[in-house]
Amino acid sequence: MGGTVAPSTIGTVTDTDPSSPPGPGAAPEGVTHPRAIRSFVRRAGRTTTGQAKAFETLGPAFIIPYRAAPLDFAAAFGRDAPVVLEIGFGMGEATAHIAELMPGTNFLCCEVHEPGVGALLKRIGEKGLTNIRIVAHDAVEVLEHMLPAQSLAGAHIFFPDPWHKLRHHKRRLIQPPLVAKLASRLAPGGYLHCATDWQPYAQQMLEVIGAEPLLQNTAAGYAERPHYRPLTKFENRGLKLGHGVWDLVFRRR
Ligand SMILES: C[S@@+](CC[C@H](N)C(=O)[O-])C[C@H]1O[C@@H](n2cnc3c(N)ncnc32)[C@H](O)[C@@H]1O
Repeated sequence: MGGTVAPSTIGTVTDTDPSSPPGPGAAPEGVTHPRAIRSFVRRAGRTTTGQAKAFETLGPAFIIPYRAAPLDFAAAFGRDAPVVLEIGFGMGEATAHIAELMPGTNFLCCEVHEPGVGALLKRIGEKGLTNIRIVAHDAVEVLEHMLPAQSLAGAHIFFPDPWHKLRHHKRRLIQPPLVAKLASRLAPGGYLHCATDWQPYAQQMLEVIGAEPLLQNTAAGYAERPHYRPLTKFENRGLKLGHGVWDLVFRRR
């Protein structure tokens, strides 16, 4: 695999950063053009031999190419079952664990980091999973163009990039337009589960998701970690250092 990831705006947020160099067709001086803000940067990372092999052998069956058209879930998964979306699965450790735990659910998983896609494919092979499909593309565009309204049983966003610096906060995934879009894709009773280890982002999540009229908090504030979300290596290390982790679980009304 080696496709490039097309940019998108996060909801309706636009960037008018004056430090960005003018490209072809740039606006005249003094006029700002909306520019895509992405919630990710392309990280360098080497795809291992095992991951490359997984791309070759499992990629064709498990990777769904991005298309700006509604996805036929039953055709994509080869069966009719509730679909849970995951945004940003990283190396797929939690994804594979949950998919194994919940064989009756289909997991549609988005990630733009190529070695991560390879790593999840490898886990799919090792565990013999059949209920995962991967879209190696910006989840914001997938949400916008591939997912029909009220089509999802749930959505997982675990440890989204916290974008610590104030000037980068606009890159955070959890912002009102994205949350509204996500809520519109959940079926009534469907859930949104987020987790983060960055407290200021947890507070932002609580405020932003709490203000979305279609969603209702299942807890009085933060939730207990649901049993299906495993403690990953990364999280365990943080917890041992005394860092906190916050889960949020909301349900569509
Ligand atoms: C901090 S990592 C967390 C990974 C994983 N969920 C975990 O718990 O270890 C965030 C991941 O989200 C991915 N990501 C960020 N924005 C994304 C987007 N718009 N679409 C798809 N993946 C995205 C990044 O590439 C990165 O791998």
